[in-house]
Amino acid sequence: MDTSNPLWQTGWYCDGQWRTSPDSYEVRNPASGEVIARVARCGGAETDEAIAAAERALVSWRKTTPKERGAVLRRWYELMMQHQDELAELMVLEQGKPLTEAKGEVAYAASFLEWFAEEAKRAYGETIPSPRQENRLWVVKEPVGVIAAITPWNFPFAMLTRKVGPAIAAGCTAVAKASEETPLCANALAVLAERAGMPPGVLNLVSGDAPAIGEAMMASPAVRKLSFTGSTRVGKLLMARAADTVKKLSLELGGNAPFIVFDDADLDAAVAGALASKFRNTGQTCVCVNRFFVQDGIYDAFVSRLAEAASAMKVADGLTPGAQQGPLINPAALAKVERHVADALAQGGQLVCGGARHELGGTFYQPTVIREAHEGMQLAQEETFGPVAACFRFQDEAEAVRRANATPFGLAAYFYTKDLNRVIRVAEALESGMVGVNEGIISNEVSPFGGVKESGLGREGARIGLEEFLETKYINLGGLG
Ligand SMILES: NC(=O)c1ccc[n+]([C@@H]2O[C@H](COP(=O)([O-])OP(=O)(O)OC[C@H]3O[C@@H](n4cnc5c(N)ncnc54)[C@H](O)[C@@H]3O)[C@@H](O)[C@H]2O)c1
Ligand SMILES: O=C[C@H](O)CS(=O)(=O)O
Repeated sequence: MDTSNPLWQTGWYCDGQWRTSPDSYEVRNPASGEVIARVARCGGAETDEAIAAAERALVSWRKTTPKERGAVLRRWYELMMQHQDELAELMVLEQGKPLTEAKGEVAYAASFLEWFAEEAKRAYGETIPSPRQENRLWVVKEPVGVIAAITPWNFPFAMLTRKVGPAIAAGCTAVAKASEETPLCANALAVLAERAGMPPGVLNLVSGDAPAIGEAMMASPAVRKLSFTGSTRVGKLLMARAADTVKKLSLELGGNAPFIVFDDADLDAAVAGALASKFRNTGQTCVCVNRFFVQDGIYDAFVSRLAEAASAMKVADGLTPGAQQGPLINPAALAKVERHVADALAQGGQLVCGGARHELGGTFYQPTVIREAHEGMQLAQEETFGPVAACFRFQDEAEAVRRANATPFGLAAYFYTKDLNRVIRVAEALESGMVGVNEGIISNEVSPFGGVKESGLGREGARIGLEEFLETKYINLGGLG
């Protein structure tokens, strides 16, 4: 690790200062297993300090104008893009994704700052025609206050900017906890935020003892909102704890995306979309396909083409030129993938390609395609979060939609067809917050990202993403002559 680079900070960030801690934890390169840094391990005490700093900063930050806040976010965006290459390299070392994907994520993460630098100016209120002549009624939007943000490891820049961008645009201040797998990426963002003119205390970063940090965030009445991205399991824990102080919630949770291929689909487009959606970040995204439903008439052709494309992908360390699949984040992730594959094959699934650890060793796994999958398999009910494409057969549209909807999740769904009437029918029938039609990559900063059922609450990005950090205040002025 290039410790001379000021972007590489191993402390925790509070009130505009980089702080050390008596305790620290290891951050490892998932491709090699090597320790790349030891990072300050925070707990409840550090979190309470960070919350107090955010409270102090809120007093002045909420009084700034949207234009002033937007200018800081715009500079932060520009600095991210100026440092795109070194931020991407940091991400590859810490999270493992291929360099091309990492560069893409830096731009994607920065786009939320660019977007909310503008949206900051559009927190519009309204006037209401009064039913009484002596009164005037109006509505204003105000910042929620101090917010807590907790983010996962798989998109260490984008999941953070997708939260703190709108929060800071709205006039809130934030205490953010990155995943203990990827704290260095979050710290690098704070370095650039400071250079962009972010005042002390507006953004504070802690990481380390996740349960203790979470408890301090949830217990504090000063924290008026939690924005969490991660597993449904942890999201439910935090949702319950938020009840004590009635915190607002945004929850971006787990998925189990169906990908339906109808007989009339454009096969080339469906295979390309399947590859992009399934194997992005080595299958470690919340919107990755988890279940391929393929109509009988196109099943053999689709499975064969998908396996051919998956087998051809280059598995390598993310810094290797041409790398297309990196390592899984840690040994536990590898174990889950192996468990899902073993269970599927034991229950009648047939291996078409992959199905074993990659010769590179460590947490590298072969891109895998399994045919004749069915709903009795673990990979049908759980999010595999790895490079495994399970292909299920179906006969007709109603069956495909019923089976696609038959999980507790509803984050993303995809389907391929040329039939326009079917596009409307199926898009409206799928229980999902987001639907890709003849498209496998649907995420961007201008569209509302989020799920239904146990995939979450609220939306991120888009116009609506700012609303998540605003309160609505109604004012009634009476006694007018
Ligand atoms: N919907 C989305 O936008 C989205 C995006 C990315 C990932 N995810 C989901 O996240 C999961 C993978 O990420 P992960 O492994 O980091 O998830 P995770 O739930 O294990 O961890 C997410 C975050 O929560 C923290 N955490 C864990 N236990 C905690 C506790 N008791 N109190 C406070 N914080 C706690 C972790 O340290 C991490 O920062 C997958 O299920 C994926 O689908 C969803
Ligand atoms: O994994 C979750 C991310 O939200 C994926 S995306 O890049 O936003 O699609």
